[in-house]
Amino acid sequence: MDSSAPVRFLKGHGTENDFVIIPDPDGTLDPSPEAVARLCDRRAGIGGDGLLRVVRSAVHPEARGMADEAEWFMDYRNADGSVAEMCGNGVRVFARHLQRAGLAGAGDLAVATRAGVRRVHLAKDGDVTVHMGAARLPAGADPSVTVTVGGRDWPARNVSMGNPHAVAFVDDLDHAGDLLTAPAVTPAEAYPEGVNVEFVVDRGRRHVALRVHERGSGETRSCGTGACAVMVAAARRDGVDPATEGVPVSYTVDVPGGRLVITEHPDGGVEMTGPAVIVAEGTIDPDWFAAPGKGGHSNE
Ligand SMILES: N[C@@H](CCC[C@H](N)C(=O)O)C(=O)O
Repeated sequence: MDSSAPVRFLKGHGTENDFVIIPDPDGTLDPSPEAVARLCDRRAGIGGDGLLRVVRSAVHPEARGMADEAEWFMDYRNADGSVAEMCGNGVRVFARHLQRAGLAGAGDLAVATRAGVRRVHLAKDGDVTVHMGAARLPAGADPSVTVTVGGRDWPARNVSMGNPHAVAFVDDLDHAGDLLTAPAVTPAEAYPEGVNVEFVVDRGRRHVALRVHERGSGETRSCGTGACAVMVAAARRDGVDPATEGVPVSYTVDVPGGRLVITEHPDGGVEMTGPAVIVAEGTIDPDWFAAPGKGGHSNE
């Protein structure tokens, strides 16, 4: 990479889960965890809940094996610079960027992620649907972990959507407090890699609302994988399993930043539909990108 060249970025969001997008087709940038945290800083950087690096699968060691199926790899990082397996809102925004940049047409697209290839359907100006794979409930359907926040405990379900979630049904979303600090989840051994925590209330038949504290990002306005985990946990709590009923089941999941519709199919596949928006693009000062404490970023 020419280290004096400005670094291109875009900013986008899906139900207000917001991301810095760095197009890096040849995989030459690979920002350090510290650089990711600076980019995602809302005061000293561009600001975002996470970073989506857009890399050709063929040049990324974690994605090479998926290159025949999916040309592009979503290298997702949390706002603190940590790596995560999957980001549901992120993959919709990633697909919207590819479409907008002329790198993918309207219709169907495959995206490589650390959780495997995800199939995406995007309409030119409409919502984006992602096939998120099957949920895994490692400890079965019953609540198996405990979430503690603000001195209160709630039983929670352990659900994996490629990344780890603890889903707690509560009486009132305000009971979760300010969520500035991460809720404690026990037993800690259930989540050796950390956990995203969702607090959920009912809004009606097959309609719930959530707040989320994300591993590596804090409280966010939405979490796509979290909404999928919540849908499956809510369905099991309600005694609903598409695998036994033989028909797909959909739940509406309200998040602080909007609304997602989640459908679980009889084969276990979970599908998420929601918006994806690109709001800005510009360039980053190459000195600032390369080293802390220098320069600033300038929009084109
Ligand atoms: N906001 C994302 C999830 C991002 C990753 C998560 N913080 C983790 O560490 O697992 C989503 O929309 O799914």
